[in-house]
Amino acid sequence: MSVRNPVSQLTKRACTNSSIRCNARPLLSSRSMATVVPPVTQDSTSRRGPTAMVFMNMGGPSTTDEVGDFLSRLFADGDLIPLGRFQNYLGPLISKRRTPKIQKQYSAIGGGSPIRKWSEHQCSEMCKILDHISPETAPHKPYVAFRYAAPLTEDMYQRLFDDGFGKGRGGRAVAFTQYPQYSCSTTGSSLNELWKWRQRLETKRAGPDVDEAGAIQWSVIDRWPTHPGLVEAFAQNIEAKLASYPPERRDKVVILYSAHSLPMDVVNRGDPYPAEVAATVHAVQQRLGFKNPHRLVWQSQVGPKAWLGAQTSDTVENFVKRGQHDLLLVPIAFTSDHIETLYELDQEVIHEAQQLGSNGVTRADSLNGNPTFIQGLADLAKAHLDEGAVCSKQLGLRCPGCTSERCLESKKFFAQDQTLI
Ligand SMILES: C=CC1=C(C)c2cc3[nH]c(cc4nc(cc5[nH]c(cc1n2)c(C)c5CCC(=O)O)C(CCC(=O)O)=C4C)c(C)c3C=C
Ligand code: FES
Ligand SMILES: [Fe+2]
Repeated sequence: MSVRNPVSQLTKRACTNSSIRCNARPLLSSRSMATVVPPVTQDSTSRRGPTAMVFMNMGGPSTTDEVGDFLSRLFADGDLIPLGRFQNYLGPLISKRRTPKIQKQYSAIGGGSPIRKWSEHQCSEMCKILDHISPETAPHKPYVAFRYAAPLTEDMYQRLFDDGFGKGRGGRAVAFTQYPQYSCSTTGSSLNELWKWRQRLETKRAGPDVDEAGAIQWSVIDRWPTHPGLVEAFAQNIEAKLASYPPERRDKVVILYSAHSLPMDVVNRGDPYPAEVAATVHAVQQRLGFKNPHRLVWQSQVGPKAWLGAQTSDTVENFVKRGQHDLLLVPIAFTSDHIETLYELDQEVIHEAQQLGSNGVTRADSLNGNPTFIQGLADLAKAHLDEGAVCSKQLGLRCPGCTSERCLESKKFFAQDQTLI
């Protein structure tokens, strides 16, 4: 279920029953009451395009020299690591102390995170497919907005303006989270950042007299934990890895779905992420016919707080010690490789299992450039564009324990006040 986008609804209605090419434009935005007509160099065959498709994710340092800046942005983020009034003091201190250790990890995986390469590839390939399957919203223009590394949200916004969005009558942009499962510390943080820059840049451009005329019309794909394309892509990668085990051992391999953990205070605040990760795991297991036993385990705890468990590394150690040597690790909460897969799983967890005498611990490939996955992204985006939703129903519901003004204001904007609780 999702919250309808009044803009697309108007467009859709205007276009219904028309055999001639429909140039009808959305009429009114509930947010700005400004006329909303896509601006810029419009392709002659398109009706509602161009459409900006913005992939949001955390990002990672492309080189070891970028690790310091990456960590300092990460520890400055109160939505991810809330340090209250000590944020500006403790954040830089912790990130500086942590930099050499994390630099070594990025060196060990080839000198940087591949997330930018994969995000740009996934987004531009998805846009090419969308141009075919959704000509009425074409051309689809690919953008990436990272939370802690280049290209940052403000860089993406500048590119939008350079490409003509935000001029004339605004244009349409879709903020598409690349975290399949929603957490307030990940997608929530990216949306809060997008809302912040939107306030700063678009309001300033529009000016006090013009109000919000020219504002970009944003809609959000905020979660997709059980999308069939995602589930199918995971299942195919798991089947490919299971095929590497001898047939007599294959069905006894324990599948360990591994997701980045959350601090228990975030879980107890009512964050949706653990339930949504579990939903992905169940859907993938269902697609696989429950042929193998499985568990959902949690990795990458940072700092001294209590985090959601069982921990991936402890689980592997315990199972191997109990004689269960065949374990298939599946990174289930991230769509491309990063230090958690390439370093923590491949170089730490699997190496430790080998030290304990097991050569049966393997890892399923990350989704990266998987064509099934990219087709799934396009199908999901097309459904969103067709449906004319501004976001899912879930986005308007704040965590039961949320006390953040930032969450409230950003959700008011993205959910358009419709179901905000
Ligand atoms: C769905 C994925 C992720 C969730 C949920 C998440 C929550 C979360 N993370 C931290 C702290 C850190 N995360 C760090 C790196 C990192 N985190 C994720 C994903 C999720 N984090 C990824 C993919 C990465 C690596 C990026 C890459 O390699 O490209 C780091 C930095 C590394 C380190 O210092 O260990 C920190 C710190 C918290 C506190 C948190 C939940 C509140
Ligand atoms: S922390 Fe979840 S909505 Fe604010
Ligand atoms: Fe993290």
